[in-house]
Amino acid sequence: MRRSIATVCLSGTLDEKLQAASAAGFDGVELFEADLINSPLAPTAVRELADELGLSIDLYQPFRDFEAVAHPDFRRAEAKFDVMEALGAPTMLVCSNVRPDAIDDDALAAEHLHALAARAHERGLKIAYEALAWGRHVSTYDHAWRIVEQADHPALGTCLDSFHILSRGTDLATIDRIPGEKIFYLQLADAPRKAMDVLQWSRHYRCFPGQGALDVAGLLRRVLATGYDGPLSLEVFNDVFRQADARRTAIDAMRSLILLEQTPLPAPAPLHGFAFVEIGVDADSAPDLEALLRAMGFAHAGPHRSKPVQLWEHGAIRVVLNHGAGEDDPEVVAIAVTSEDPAASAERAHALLAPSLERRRGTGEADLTAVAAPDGTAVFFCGSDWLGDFLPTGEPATDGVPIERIDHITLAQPFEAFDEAGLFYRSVLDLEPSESAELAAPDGLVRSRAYAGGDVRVVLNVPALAGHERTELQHVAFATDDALATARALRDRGVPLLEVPDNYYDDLEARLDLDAAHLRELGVLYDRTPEGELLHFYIAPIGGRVFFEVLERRGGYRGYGALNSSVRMAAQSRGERHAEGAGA
Ligand SMILES: O=C(O)c1ccc(O)c(O)c1
Ligand SMILES: [Mg+2]
Repeated sequence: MRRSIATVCLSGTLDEKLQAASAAGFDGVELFEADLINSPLAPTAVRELADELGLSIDLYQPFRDFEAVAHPDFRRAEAKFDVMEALGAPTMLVCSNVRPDAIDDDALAAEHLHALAARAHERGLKIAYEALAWGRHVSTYDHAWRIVEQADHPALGTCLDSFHILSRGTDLATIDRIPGEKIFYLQLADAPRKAMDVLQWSRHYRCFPGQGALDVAGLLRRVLATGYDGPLSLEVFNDVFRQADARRTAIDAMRSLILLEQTPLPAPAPLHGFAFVEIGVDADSAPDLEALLRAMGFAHAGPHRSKPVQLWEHGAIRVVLNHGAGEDDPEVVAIAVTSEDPAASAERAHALLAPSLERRRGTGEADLTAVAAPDGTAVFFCGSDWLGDFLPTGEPATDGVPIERIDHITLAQPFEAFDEAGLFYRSVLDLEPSESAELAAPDGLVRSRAYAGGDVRVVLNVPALAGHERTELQHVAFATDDALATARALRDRGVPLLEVPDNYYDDLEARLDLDAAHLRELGVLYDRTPEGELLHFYIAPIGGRVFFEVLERRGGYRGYGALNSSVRMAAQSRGERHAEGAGA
C-alpha cells in the first residue's frame, strides 16, 4: 500500500521534512498547515518540490472548528481550497469542533459538512471528517461516522486516526460497518500507556506503531478488512522527534510501517542467545579488563586471524576484546546473536532498513554479517563457523566460577534514540518489549526498557530528560545457577564487588520478611515476584563505562531487578566519586 507521513512528525523546515520523507522512501505526505504557513515556499513551489522528490501531497490538514457553529466560515474554506489546488492535495482533513460555542446538534454538523463537501466537489476536492478524542461534542470515530452517513455526500468521508480511537478505548465494531470507500484517510500512531489528559497525551507522547502500547496492528487489520485502499499514513506528535534528526526519524517511521505491514518482510530466523559481546579496549584499559576476565574464570582462547581482536572464553560465554576500537574507557561496540539462519536474519535486517557495516574479511574467514543499530552498536548474526576465525591458544579455562551464559546486555542510549533503538532491536531481532521502568539514579532519572526473545535480551537505558551529558554505563549480565557461590568465588579471587549498604538489607528483611544474612555478607541483591526470585550482584566498573553483573533467575523470574537499580546506581556513583577523589 502507499505509505505517507505527516510533516508534523519531522523536525526542520518544510523542505527538510520533504527531503527526509523522500529519502526514507515514503510515497506521500500529509501537509500540516502550519508547515506551509511558516514556509517561504509558495504552494506551487511546494508542489514542484514534492514532485521532484517523488512525493504526493495526500492530505491537507487540519481544518479546525468548522462545523456545528452559528455561522460556518465558507470563505475560509474556499481560501484553503485554493491552496489545496495549488498544492495538488486532493483531500482536506476537517477535525471535530473543539470550540466552547460549538452546537451539540448532529443534524446541523451534517448539514454544514454536506455543504462544505458540495463546494469541495465542485473543485474536484474531498473532505475527510475526523473525531478528535477531545472534540467538544464529537469525540469518537463512530459518532463522526454517523454524521458523515447522515450528511451523505460523495465528496465526504471519514478519517480514522488510530490514536483517537484506541486512546479512548472505543469499541471497534463500528469500523466493520463503514464501507471502505467512505474511509477517505487512515492515520496511524501508537502511544505509551499514560493516565493523563488525552489532548496532552496526543500532542506530546504519540510514537510510531510498535513503539507504544496501543494495538495499532489489530486496528489496521480491521480497517483493511473494510476494503480501504488509501495510504497508510503516520501522524505522530512527539516532543523528542521534534528535536531529533528528521532523516533518522523518517527512517524510524518507515521501519515502523514495514514492521506493521509485515510484507514483504522476511520472517525472523530463530535465535539462540548471544554468540559473543565485543568490547572495545585500548592499550591502557586492556590489561585491567583481561585481569578481570581471568579472575572470572575466562581463558584467552585466541587471537583473530587478521584483526587486532582477541577471543576470551568461559564455557559457552564469549567475550571479544577489540584492541582497535577502544577510546579511553572500554565500551560495548558489538553484540552478536546466534541465528539458525544468519543470511535470513541479515536479509530481514536489511528489509527493515538496518544499515550494513562493511567489514574486511580475510580469506577463509567466516562471512559475518553486521548491521548498525541506531546507537552505533554493531549487531552480528552468527552461525557456528565464526570461531574458526580465531587461532586457538590452547589456554585452559579455570573453573570455580559457575557462570553459564550471557543473560542480557544493557546499552545506554542517546536521549533522542531511545524509541528508535527500541523499535530497531524489536523488529530486527524479533524481540518482545517489556513495560518501561523508571530508575532513580543520584544524578537523574533513567528510563529503561527490555526487549527479549530467543534467549537474547537487550535492555536499553536513557536519561529521562535531555541534556544530561554524563557517560552512560553499559553492562553485560552473566547468568549463573548459583549466585551466592559465584559471589563467594569472585570475592575469594579478589574481584571487587559493588558494595551494598546495610540499609538495603534492613529494608529487604522488613519488606519481604526474610533472613538476608547470606545476601548481606556477599553484597547480593534480591527480588521476588509471583513467578520466581532473582539473586544478583555487580562487579565494579572497569574504567568507568562497562561493568558486569552476575544473576541467578529462580523459577520463572523474568525481570531484571529494576527495583534494585537505584541502590546499584547509587553505589556506582559513590565509587565514581571515590575514584575521582583518589585520582585527583
Ligand atoms: O492535535 C490536533 O489538534 C490534531 C490535529 C489533526 C489531527 O489529525 C489530529 O489527530 C490531531
Ligand atoms: Mg489525526
